[in-house]
Amino acid sequence: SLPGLCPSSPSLKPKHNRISKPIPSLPKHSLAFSTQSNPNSKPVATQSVAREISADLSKMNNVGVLKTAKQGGLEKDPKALWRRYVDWLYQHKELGLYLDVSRIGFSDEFVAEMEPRFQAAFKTMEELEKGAIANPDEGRMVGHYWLRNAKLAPNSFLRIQIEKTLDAVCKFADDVISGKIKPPTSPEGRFTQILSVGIGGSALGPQFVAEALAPDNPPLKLSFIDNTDPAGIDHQIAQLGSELASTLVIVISKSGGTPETRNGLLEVQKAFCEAGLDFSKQGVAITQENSLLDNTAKIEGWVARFPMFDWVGGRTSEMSAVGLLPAALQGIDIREMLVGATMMDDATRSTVLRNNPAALLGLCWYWASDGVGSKDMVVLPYKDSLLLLFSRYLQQLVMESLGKEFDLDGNRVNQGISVYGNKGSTDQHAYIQQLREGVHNFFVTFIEVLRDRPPGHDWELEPGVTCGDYLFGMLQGTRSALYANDRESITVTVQEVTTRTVGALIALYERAVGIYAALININAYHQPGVEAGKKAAGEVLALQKRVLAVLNEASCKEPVEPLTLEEVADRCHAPGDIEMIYKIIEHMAANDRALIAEGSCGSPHSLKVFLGECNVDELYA
Ligand SMILES: O=P(O)(O)OC[C@H]1O[C@H](O)[C@H](O)[C@@H](O)[C@@H]1O
Repeated sequence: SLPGLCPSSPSLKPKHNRISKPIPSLPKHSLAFSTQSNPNSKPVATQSVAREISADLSKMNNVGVLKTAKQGGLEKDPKALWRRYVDWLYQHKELGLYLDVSRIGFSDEFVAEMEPRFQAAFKTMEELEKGAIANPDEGRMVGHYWLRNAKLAPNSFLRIQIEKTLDAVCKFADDVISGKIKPPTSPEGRFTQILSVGIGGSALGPQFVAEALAPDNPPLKLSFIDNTDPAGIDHQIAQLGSELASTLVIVISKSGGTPETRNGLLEVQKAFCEAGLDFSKQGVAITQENSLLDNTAKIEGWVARFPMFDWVGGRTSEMSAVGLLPAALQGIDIREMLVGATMMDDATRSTVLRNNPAALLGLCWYWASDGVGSKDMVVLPYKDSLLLLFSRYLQQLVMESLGKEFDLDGNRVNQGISVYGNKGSTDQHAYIQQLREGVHNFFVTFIEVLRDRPPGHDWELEPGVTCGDYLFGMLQGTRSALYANDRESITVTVQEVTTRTVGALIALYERAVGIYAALININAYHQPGVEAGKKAAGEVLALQKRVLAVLNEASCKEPVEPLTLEEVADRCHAPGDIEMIYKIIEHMAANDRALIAEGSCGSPHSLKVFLGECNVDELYA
C-alpha cells in the first residue's frame, strides 16, 4: 500500500473521533485520496506513482479518460486560489461574459491527459458544422449552428431556407404587431395574445426567452399549453376569456404528431368553436413540411405556416422559428439574439482549451462527474429572469442529449448528467442545507448577473447597501461556504440579461453539450428513450379501449352485469394486465365514466364495475 493510506496515519485521522473503517486494500489504479478539508492532508501519491498510474491509465480502455487521482483535497490556500482564479479566468470581452472554473479541482495532469480528446472533439465539431451526419442513429445532419449564421450551411439550398424563414418570421411578426394581420372579430382590432401549444423543446425555449427577455408590456402577451392536462388547458383558456377572439394560436411540433400537442390543439379548437370563432383565422403552425400538423394547417387554411428542419432538434430549436416567432411577437429583437449566439459560436470554435468556454465547461463536467455522470449538475442563476433558462431548458438540453444507454461504438454506458436547480438566493432557503453538509453528489454552476437594475434605478435600503448587494453577497457566500466543504463550482458571469447575452448563453451550453458528448463518445442528437414512453402510452390507451368495449357489452345486458377486475381482464384477453386494467377503471370511475356497483378502489378484489349507459353503436363497432 502507499505511504499515508494507512488508517492510523495522522493525516487521515477522522475529524470527529468516530471509528474509521480500515481503508480496504485498493487495486493499483483506483487510488482514493482524501478530499476531506483536513489541513494536514497531503498528496499521498508520489509523483513517480502518479506517472505510473497515468501511463497505465492511458492504456486502459474506458468510456472516457479516467481522471488522474486527485492530488489530496481541493486547493484552499487563498493566494494559490487567487492565482488559479486569474490563471484560468475566461473572458469574452465583447459579450461581457466571464467563466470561472477555478473552483473545480482538475489537475494539470488531468488537463494534459484530456488534451488529445479535446482536439478530437474540436474536429468532430468542425465536421458537424460542415454537414457531417453527426446524428448517425437517425441519419441526420446537426445544423442548429447554421440557424444563426446561414453562411455556415453546407449548401445554398439550406442557406436560402434559413434566410427566407428568418425574414418571413420578422415580416409576419411586424404585420401582426402593426395590425396589418389581425383577427376577424376582436374589440381591439388586433392580436393581443399568443397561445403557444407545444411540449418539450417546442415549449421550453419560448418559455424561458419570454421570462428572460419579454418587456413588461409586450405587444402580445404569451401563454402556454404544454401538457395534455385537461385542467391545465381549461385554466389557460379561461385566463384568455373574451380575449380568445384576439389570440393568435401558435401550434409548435417538429414531428407534427406529438399526442400532447395534438390534444391541446383539439381542445383549443373546441373552445374556438364554442366561442363562435373560426380557428383557421387565428392559427399558425410551426412544424416540418408535410407533417400531419403542416397538412392540417394547409388544408384548413390557417393564417401562416413556418418550417422546422429535420437537422434541428427540439432541444436546440430556440434559434429556429420555434423560438424566434414567439419572441418576435413579444417585441424581442431576435436578430440580436442571433448575433449573441454567433459571437459565442465563434468563441467556442477555438481549439485552444483555455480560450474555449464551452470546452472549459466540458472539462469541468468531465472532471467533476468522472466522465460518467457520477455527480449531478446543480444550476443556480442568481437572477429571477433566468430561472427557466437554467432549470427546465438546460435540464432538457443536457439530460436529453447526454442521457444515453449506448455510446457510438455500441457499448452500454448509461451516460448522462442530472441537472436540477431553480434560482438563488431563493434555493438557499430550500435545499442548500443538503448541498453544504449532506451527500456530496453534485457540483454547482452559479450564474451571476452583475447589473442589478437599469441605470438610475438603484436604491440603498440601508446606508451603502442595496438589495442587489444582498443577492451578490448570497451568491459569493454560498460559493465560498460550499467550497470550504470541498463542494466544487463553476461561475458564469454576464454584465446583464440582454437579448445578446441570452443568445450567447444558449450557444455556450449547446456547444458545451456537443463537446462533452464527443468526449464521452455518444450521440447527443437523438432521443430513443422518449419513444419507449410514447409507445407504452399508446398501449395503455389501446387497452383502455378494450376495457370500455367489455364494460359496454356487459352494461347493455338486461339486467346490467357488473364485472370484477378478473372478469374484465379475461374478456380483454389480458389477464397479465389486470393491474393496468385496475388503474384504467380507477381513472374512469374518478371521472364518472365507469360506475362502481360493489366494493371500492381501495380493495381491488371487491370491485364490481359497469358503465353508466349502454352504447349500442359501440356494441357492433
Ligand atoms: O416538437 P415535437 O415533435 O412535438 O416534439 C416535442 C418533444 O418531443 C419529444 O419529447 C422529444 O424528446 C423532444 O426533444 C421534443 O422537443
